[in-house]
Amino acid sequence: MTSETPNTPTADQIRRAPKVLLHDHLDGGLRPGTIIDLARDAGYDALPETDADKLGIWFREAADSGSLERYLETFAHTCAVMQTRDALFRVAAECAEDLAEDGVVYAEIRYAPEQHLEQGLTLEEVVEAVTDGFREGERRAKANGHRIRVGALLTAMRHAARALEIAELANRYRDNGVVGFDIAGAEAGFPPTRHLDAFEYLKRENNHFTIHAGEAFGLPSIWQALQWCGADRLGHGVRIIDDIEVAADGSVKLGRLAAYVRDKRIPLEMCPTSNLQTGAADSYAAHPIGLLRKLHFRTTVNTDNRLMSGTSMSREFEHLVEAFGYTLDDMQWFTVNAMKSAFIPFDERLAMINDVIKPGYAELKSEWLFRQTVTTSGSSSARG
Ligand SMILES: O=c1[nH]cnc2c1ncn2[C@H]1C[C@H](O)[C@@H](CO)O1
Ligand SMILES: [Zn+2]
Repeated sequence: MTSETPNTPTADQIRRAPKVLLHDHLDGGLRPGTIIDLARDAGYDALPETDADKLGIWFREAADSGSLERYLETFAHTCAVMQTRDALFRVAAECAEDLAEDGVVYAEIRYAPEQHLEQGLTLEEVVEAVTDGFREGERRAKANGHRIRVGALLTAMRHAARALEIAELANRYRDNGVVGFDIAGAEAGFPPTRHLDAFEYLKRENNHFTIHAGEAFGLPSIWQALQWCGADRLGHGVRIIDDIEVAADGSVKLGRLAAYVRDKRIPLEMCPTSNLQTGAADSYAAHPIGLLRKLHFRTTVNTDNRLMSGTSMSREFEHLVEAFGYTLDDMQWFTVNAMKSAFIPFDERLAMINDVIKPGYAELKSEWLFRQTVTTSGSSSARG
């Protein structure tokens, strides 16, 4: 027998495994080389580095400050080079290509249209450029043998006052590439209830939204997002851990809010590396995702900002496999959770689960069984 844990995925299997991404910012996932090209085209001379490798390192280090506010300052550079149709199209196409290359089969990518108006684009032109870019990226991925579907979430910035306008925009483009709405930006001092009109509007329209909550601020933020605003999902939501008590004997007691989140199957869009950088968690092993998965919260794994966190879906899973000993079964569980929580229609989610995710994992698990058989028969013939 080998000492291999059943179904422990190799790095290559993690990459090939079908993955679903619900929380990833378009302006947080650019290729460093693309930022440099776009800055040159735009005459933007404030980049801190002009070499792609060094620029990638700069973003990771600058975002590694332990504070969400400092983390967010780095987006000034990416947004600065995403102000034309061509730039938005290129960034969106490359985003879809990069995710597909990493084994992501379904992604909801968010961005704030209001941050891309500096050179005269209208909100509509921004949305159309990004959507066209996603379609192009899907086509290129297909030509390279990968299958991916990308939907957009339109984000409103919580410190600004355009949430209703952006919610209306999301509703207008709903059958045209946009699958939902979000609010993002600094959390402390900017409660989601500031944007209640936007959420109420979306509810009247039977539309979907997620809210960044419980990242830099605790339970009150999660409670407002759910019980005042009616969020369908929580962006991060890590601080729900503050409402869970684990006694010395290992018994667990959920507070009212944590119980509500679990009972109602509220999806938690967890982003481990991002949380380490902003100080929302101390290490992968200490990240609340371990306990939340054990307690069967509707937990999902996400990247948040691949550039600032130097990460990918595969890397997030590699960290979790190392920290918690997760198997292919755990990966499948997170992936099915994410697909169930997506904002596309139920029948389409089900088709992705049955036709893409389950067969993908079955194939990977059969590789593991095959390895076991070969190893076992090899060792028994040696004995025999
Ligand atoms: O993790 C985050 N929390 C709050 N806001 C965030 C996070 N990551 C990115 N953002 C902000 C900065 C981006 O410019 C904006 C839209 O994608 O969303
Ligand atoms: Zn985020």
